[in-house]
Amino acid sequence: MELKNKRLTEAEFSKQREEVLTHWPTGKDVNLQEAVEYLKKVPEHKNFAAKLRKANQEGITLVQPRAGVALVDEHIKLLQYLQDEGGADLLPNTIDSYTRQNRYNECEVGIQESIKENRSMLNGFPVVNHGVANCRKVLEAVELPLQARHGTPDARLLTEIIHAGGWTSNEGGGISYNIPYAKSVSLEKTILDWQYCDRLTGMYEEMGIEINREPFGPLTGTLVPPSMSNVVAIVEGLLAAEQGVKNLTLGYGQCGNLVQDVAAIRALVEQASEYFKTYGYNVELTTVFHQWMGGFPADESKAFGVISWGSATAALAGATKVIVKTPHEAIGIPTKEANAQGIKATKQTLNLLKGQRLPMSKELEQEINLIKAETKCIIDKLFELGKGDLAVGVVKAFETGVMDIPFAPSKYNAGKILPARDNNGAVRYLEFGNIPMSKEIKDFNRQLLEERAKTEGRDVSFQMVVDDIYAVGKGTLVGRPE
Ligand SMILES: CC[C@H]1O[C@@H](n2cnc3c(N)ncnc32)[C@H](O)[C@@H]1O
Repeated sequence: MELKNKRLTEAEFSKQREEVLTHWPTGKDVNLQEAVEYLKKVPEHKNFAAKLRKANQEGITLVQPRAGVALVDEHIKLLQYLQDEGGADLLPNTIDSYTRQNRYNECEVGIQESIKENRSMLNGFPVVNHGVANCRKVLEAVELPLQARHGTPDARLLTEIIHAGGWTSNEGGGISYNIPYAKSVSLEKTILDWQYCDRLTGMYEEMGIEINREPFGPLTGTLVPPSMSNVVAIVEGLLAAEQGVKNLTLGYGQCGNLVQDVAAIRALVEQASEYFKTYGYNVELTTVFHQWMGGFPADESKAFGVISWGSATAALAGATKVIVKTPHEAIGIPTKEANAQGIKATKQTLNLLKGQRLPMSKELEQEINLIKAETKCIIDKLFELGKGDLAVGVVKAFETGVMDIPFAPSKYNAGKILPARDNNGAVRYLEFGNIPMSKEIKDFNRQLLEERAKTEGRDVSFQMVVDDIYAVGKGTLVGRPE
């Protein structure tokens, strides 16, 4: 199918759908009309879009963990624990790595092994293998809205099953679930596949069912400059809106400097709203702030320091939702107790800061304007490369390095960009590669890095990047020379 940023026709969608539903036997249980009838009976307090809307209106920040295990009953117990003991406001279903690669046969093996070993032998919930009825079983066992959180380049069957199963939010996108998650899946393919997922979402909307979509904000979670992250969020939002998505949560991964992180969220909302208005999309916009996605300290008390700082920043930024880390982050998948601890520490901090926002200042305004200007440089180029077509522009932008995500595994990513922190810990561009920024912006980024170099008595160098990558795990924000 030719790549274009155009709403899929019914014929184009149905033709694909016939084949998608055969990718695994559980696809045959998906019946759109029956699913709509089921979804109409899902109470409002379990609809993801409705809960986000209420939080946005009340100006509160909702708390959501990540969580997923192999077997249905164990997964239900886990989610009930995070709901009742942790106090989560929204619940995830973190999907396992095999499902993310459409390797459903290996999921079957993992499910059988988990039964045999009486513990989860998969690193998430194998939703395609479990199918629609089990998704509904999970939804009916909790009192909160459910979302699928994953990293799936081809999420077409997954999306069919989760929504028929009553889950009313789906994370991901054709860029954000490819470049940071896959090595050699073409961007053209994943943008086409996610147009399918977004078209299905749009069809549910047209049948009266609200479904929330959330592009994956943090990307590689490793010193991603806010403007590059905002470009991906805005572009995936625009691509989704073209397919009929009406309820969008755009996201961002904490970098660590308070003014920059608050500015990133403010710039994201303002600039995304401007683009949706310009292109005539009437979408409801909320934001999600991901607590630090980089290396964590192994010491659990120190980990709580990082978690609380992310919570405070989310509150002061006025984010609609915050994604929680746990004191087991440095080790791996958390126990349910550690996961609940992360939620409780987050909620405590949010409650202490309830109603507070970082006030406008010269520094905050300057950072908002800088992020918007950098973002505009890149998006303008996208439309130029695509000769007006955003989808084509994205593919060409990665081919030419106009879009470039630091430390991404994808062979379609140029990898010429290099980020490093300035003297206050804000993430700046050390190397721009082929990213089209104005001379003024390039000079300003360089000047800020030179200020750090002067303070540290060393040259601006790749060593700063390395030091910054290890810094938070070692207890600081800026990787100062030892
Ligand atoms: C995006 C990466 C984040 O997702 C977390 N994660 C991945 N799989 C699971 C899982 N199955 N349960 C809880 N947390 C998980 C991981 O610890 C890391 O914080």
